[in-house]
Order: sequence, then structure tokens, then C-alpha cells
Amino acid sequence: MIKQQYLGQEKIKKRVSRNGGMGSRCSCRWRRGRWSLKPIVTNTPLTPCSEAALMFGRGMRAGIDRREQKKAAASLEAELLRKARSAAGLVETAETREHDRERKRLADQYDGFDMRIEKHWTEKSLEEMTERDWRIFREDFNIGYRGVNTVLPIRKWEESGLPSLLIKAIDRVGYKKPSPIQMAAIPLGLQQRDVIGIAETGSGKTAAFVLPMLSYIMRQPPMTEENEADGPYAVVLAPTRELAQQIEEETHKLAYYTNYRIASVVGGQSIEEQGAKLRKGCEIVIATPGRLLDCIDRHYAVLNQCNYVVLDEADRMIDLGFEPQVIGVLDAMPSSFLKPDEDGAVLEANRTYRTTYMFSATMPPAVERLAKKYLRRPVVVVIGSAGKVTDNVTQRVFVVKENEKPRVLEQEMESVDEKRVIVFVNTQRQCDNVHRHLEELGYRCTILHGGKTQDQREAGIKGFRDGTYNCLIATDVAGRGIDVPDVALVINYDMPNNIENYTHRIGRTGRAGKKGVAVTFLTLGDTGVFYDLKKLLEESKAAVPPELARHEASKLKPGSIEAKSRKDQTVFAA
Ligand SMILES: Nc1ncnc2c1ncn2[C@@H]1O[C@H](COP(=O)(O)OP(=O)(O)OP(=O)(O)O)[C@@H](O)[C@H]1O
Repeated sequence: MIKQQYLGQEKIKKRVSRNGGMGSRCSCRWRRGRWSLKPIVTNTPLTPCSEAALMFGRGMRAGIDRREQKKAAASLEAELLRKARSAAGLVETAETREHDRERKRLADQYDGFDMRIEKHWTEKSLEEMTERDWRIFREDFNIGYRGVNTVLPIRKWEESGLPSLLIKAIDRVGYKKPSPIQMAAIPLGLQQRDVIGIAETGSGKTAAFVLPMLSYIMRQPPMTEENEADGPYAVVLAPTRELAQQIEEETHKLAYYTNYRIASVVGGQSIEEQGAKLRKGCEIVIATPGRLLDCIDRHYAVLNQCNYVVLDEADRMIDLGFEPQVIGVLDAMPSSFLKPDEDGAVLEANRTYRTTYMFSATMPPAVERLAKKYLRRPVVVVIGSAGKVTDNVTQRVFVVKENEKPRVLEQEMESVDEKRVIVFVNTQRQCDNVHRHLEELGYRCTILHGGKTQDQREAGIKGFRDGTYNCLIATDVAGRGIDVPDVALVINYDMPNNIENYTHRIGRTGRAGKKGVAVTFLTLGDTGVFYDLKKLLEESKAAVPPELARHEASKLKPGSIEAKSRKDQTVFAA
């Protein structure tokens, strides 16, 4: 090659055999004491290319008429059979003819089975569902699993295996059919499997953990004076008081036909009163982690018989620095009920195991760490993809200057009328400023932030729910889990400083299948989230404003090292 390059040696052309199809292959046979080669005529224009036999699938080539292929294959097979029989000196009998007929019948039957038009899974009974139907079902609802899972999802409430009292309550609240996260997570909970549930905001995660929890409690001995001193049967932990109270309301609705007592243990209320309530006995405690640990430390609460625990919005609890409190609560539960940790361990049907549920719309690494420690061989249920914004929310992002925000806010509010709006800000001071501004413009506003007393917070949320106010101005306290029906618009007056909070905030609209709009004011002070925001907008097929699209910060993940191109590098000569 080098010689050829430098000396200009002539390239020897390889002779390409242009085989018109004649005699490229030979048959080799031992004849009269020596090998004889006989060319095989194959690729002539008149005979089809010799093809390798299909040794996989159904023996058919895609895109070619199946009946033609079958006919050709059948005549070839019959021919080969006839030759083989005559070579072996066999004569055709009634028996061989019958045998041939039977083969043909079986082949036709197989083909008919293969080509039949199947019923859709919605028209099938549970017994008729095939593996393929379940696959289509999972695809239809975007249900994905990770981890060893042997439990089928549920298609309808009647097939869920939930106790009849719960089915009656579901009917009463008007949930016609389960949402995808409920389809996937409820049967796992009923089998006492640990679950990490990731589903978009407003998709019904609360009922997905409350229903199997209630079903678990129904299997326990009734709570009497004898065992109530051992504490509740189930605990739900949530990051904020409002969320805990909302879960309490949903639990009350679904436990309507039971007489279970539900205690809410959250900050901002008298701990003594909560302690007294706990001592009277209750089946379920719904709590913020800090306050519950306080109650445990002061011996107001014990968790000696608690084997069902839910960490709702687990990532937010870690974000807020509640990891030690969450761990403290989990460590206060009896460890004797933990499931075996080995791979392949089989759970005994009639034994009680600790069931741990973790739910969120986002699942960052810190939560995975916690899950590794406290969950036993969990099944991860992902509806859609983690951190994805629900398709029901239309996202609009404006790049503005800080001093332009009040004017743009006014413009956006003009289309609102009587509809419900949540305006998110990042600080309590900003909350007060925006509140004042909107009140001056005549909007009926209320405020929610950590600086308000618990009574003020509750009154604000209640007023927003019952329509006294149609505009809520809030910090991230209201960013997660808060479920107020028919919020038409969410405005991020300030962009949150991480993308998870953005996803949760805008998820306050577009809930339970309804549509909503989210508007975000972005400034050049928010470059820390530019990269993630651009990616998220692209993933959800929303418009990326040009200022964001071309900004350097949106091209590189914060913390990653930029690989400079050679022309940008400075070379210092000695
Ligand atoms: N199967 C269902 N059919 C109809 N509505 C439902 C169903 N399940 C729940 N809902 C309603 O959907 C709304 C949202 O439910 P929920 O608050 O549990 O969502 P979420 O997934 O926990 O949201 P977030 O991530 O924001 O906390 C609630 O109003 C609830 O009553």
C-alpha cells in the first residue's frame, strides 16, 4: 500500500466474477472410486435465487402473499416426500394418504390460528386475556415496570380484588375506572409488595396507596382497647401539612364504609392534643415526619404494630431535609416484619410483612438511596416517564426582565375572569408583593407560605377551594400534592430553582384528565435551570423561547465540563 502510494505502482484490479448465475456452486459426489464435481445451475434469470430455508418464525417471508408461499411450500414438501418414499422403495398406501391429509389439515389449522382476527382486550373476560393482550394493555396505558414483577395490573374496579366496602366507597366518590397508576400499583400493594410509584401530577397516586392500605387494615384484627396501645396499623408520611390533610380527606372518602379512625399529626397544631388523640387509638396516622418523630420521642406515639408505610412525595421530604426524621420513623417500626432480602425469596401468603410504598412524580438519587435501605425488592412502577409533565398542561415560557414581571402578570391575568389561578413565587416577601399588586387590580386573592400560622394557611386553602378567592399566591409550600379542582392557570412568577419543583408546580393544573395552562416568567438570573427547562420543554413538545434556546447555559448541563473546540483554545508559544 505504502509502495503503491509513493512509487505509483499500478493497482492490480481484482477480477470480479460476474456470474450471470451459472454454475457458481457444485455438487460433490464419490463416483466410481473418485470424487466428481457437477455444477448446480442456480441463479439463472429463470430460476429463483436459491434461498436459505427459514429456520425461525412461522417459515414465511414478510411482504409476500402467504397463500402463494404456502402453496409453493406444500408442493415442494409433497414432491420431496414422494421422492424419499420412492427412493426407499415404499409404495403409496391408504395409510400414507391419510397421514398426508392429516398433516395438511394441521398445517391449515395452524395458519388459520395465526391469521385469525383477535378480539381486543376490552372485549375479553379476565380468563381470556393472553400474554399479548396484557402487553397491549400495558402499552395502552403507558405502564412500565422495573424489578421482578409477577402481579398483573387491574383493568376495572370489579376485577381488582378489593373488599366490597372499598368498591362501594369508590363508587360513591365517582371514580368510574382506575387511573393507570392505580391499575398497576393497587394489585402490587394487595400482594404486600414494596412499590416505588412514579406517575405524573394529578394522576390519582393518593388512591393508589390508600386503597391497598385500607384493604391491608381490613385483614388485621379489629382495633380494641387491648391492642390500640400498640399504635396504628398504617402510617403515611407527607412533606407538608396541607398535603397530609389532603391525604386525610381522600382516606376519609375511601374509608367511608369502615369505621376506621384517622389521625393527622402535623406541625403548627398542639402536640398535646395530637398525643391525646393518638392515645385514644387509631388505625391510620397521616403525618409530617418531623412532628411524628416528636410524638414518638415524647412517647405520645408508638408504632409497634405498624406494617404499612407510605412515603408520599418522598423526594420533597428529602429536599426539605427530613431524611433523618423519615429514617427515625421507619426505625421505630418493628423490623421483625421486614420481608426477606434475598433474591428469589418467596413471600408466605398468610404472613404479614411490612409493605412500603414510595410515591412521587420525580425520583432523584437521594430517594433511591433511601429506597435501597428500606424497601425490599421493590417493583418500580413508572407511568409514562419519570419527571414528565402531563400532556394536559400547555406550557408557555416568557423570558423577561425582573421589572417587567408585574406588567406581564397583569396581561396574563386579563384572560382569567373567574377561573382559578395559582401564582407561584420563590420568597415570602415576593408573595406579599404580588398579593398586594393583584388585590389592587381587584382580584380575590389569598396567600399561602411558611410564614403564615397553620390556621391562616388552612383558611387560605379552604377559601381558595370553596371559591371565596379565585387566586392563590404561594411559595413551594403549595407546589406539591395540593389538589384543588379546576385550576385553569398556573403562573410561575418566579422560576423555581430546580426542574422537579417546576414539574410539580405546573401539575396543580391539568389534573384528573382536565386541561390547564402554565405560564413561566424566566429571567437571566435563572440560568441554573436553563438546561433542564429547555430539555423538558422539548420533551413535552412545548415552544422553547429563542432567548432560552440560544443561551449558552441551556446547551450544557450545569457542572459538566465543556470540551473546548481547538480553535477556541489558546496555545502559548514558549
Ligand atoms: N380513578 C379516578 N377517577 C377519577 N378521578 C380520580 C381517580 N383517582 C383520583 N382521582 C381524582 O384525581 C385528582 C388527583 O388525584 P391525586 O391528588 O391523588 O393525584 P396525585 O397523582 O397524587 O397528584 P400530585 O402528584 O400532584 O400529588 C383528585 O381530585 C382525585 O379525586
